[in-house]
Amino acid sequence: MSDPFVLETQSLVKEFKGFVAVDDVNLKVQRGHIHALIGPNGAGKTTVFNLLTKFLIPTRGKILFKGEDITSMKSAAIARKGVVRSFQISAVFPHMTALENIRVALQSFEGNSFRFWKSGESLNKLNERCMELLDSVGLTEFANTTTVELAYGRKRALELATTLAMEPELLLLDEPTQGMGSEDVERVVELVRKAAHGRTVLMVEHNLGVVSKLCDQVTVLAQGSVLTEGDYQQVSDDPRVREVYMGGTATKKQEAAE
Ligand SMILES: Nc1ncnc2c1ncn2[C@@H]1O[C@H](COP(=O)(O)OP(=O)(O)OP(=O)(O)O)[C@@H](O)[C@H]1O
Repeated sequence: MSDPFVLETQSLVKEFKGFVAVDDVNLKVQRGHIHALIGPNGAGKTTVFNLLTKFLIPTRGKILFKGEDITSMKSAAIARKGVVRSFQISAVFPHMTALENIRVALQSFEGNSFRFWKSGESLNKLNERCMELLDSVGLTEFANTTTVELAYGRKRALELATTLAMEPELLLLDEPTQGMGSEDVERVVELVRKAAHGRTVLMVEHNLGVVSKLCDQVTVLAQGSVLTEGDYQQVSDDPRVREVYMGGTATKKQEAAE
């Protein structure tokens, strides 16, 4: 039987000039799950994400994807393996249409295959795939709209579609509902649920309502370490989680380091 864990970190540590931002984190993300990484400000969530996508190099520890040690691989290499990050990093070109943005994403994913796409049949296939991706995020009717004219929530949906063009097996979502009103939040919840079909999602999310609706498993980080894990009900019932969310303890370690 294949390993149920798509992603695993082993004793992951990141220090910034002696300050321990990520402290011995052992994360296990199960195949097919939507897994949330939550915690108060400064808990280390973004740093963990940056380690996973190789924007940062770990001080110690290992990152495994489907059992393979990817700790020393570069971002592009792990994206080709199927670990792709979306949101927060704007991946869309504002003066292209939605369709053109998807086409660029597909062509860059296919690598150096511009010539391949030039044959009539391939171009049709490419356009079909673009429309499928736009449809999957509810943007069919905006195919020919310039991206800059799209409302914020729709821009985020387009970003997600450009990410899905890379056929991620593990989709990393960085605060997908950040800066959104409640209507857009509901739309993103549905989008993420749909995008999660047939793949695994790890997301950093501040909106606990979103986490409760979407996520199968929740890891709570505090002061760089895993405080607890479980389903939403389990972690939200944990008095230690309530304590760190109410404040007070999140900055102790940093104060001690200063
Ligand atoms: N490049 C850096 N240099 C020094 N310290 C850093 C750096 N990046 C992050 N930190 C520190 O590491 C800790 C964890 O930060 P991180 O951004 O990962 O937390 P977070 O849980 O994502 O917080 P937030 O919810 O506010 O985004 C913080 O105390 C932060 O100040």
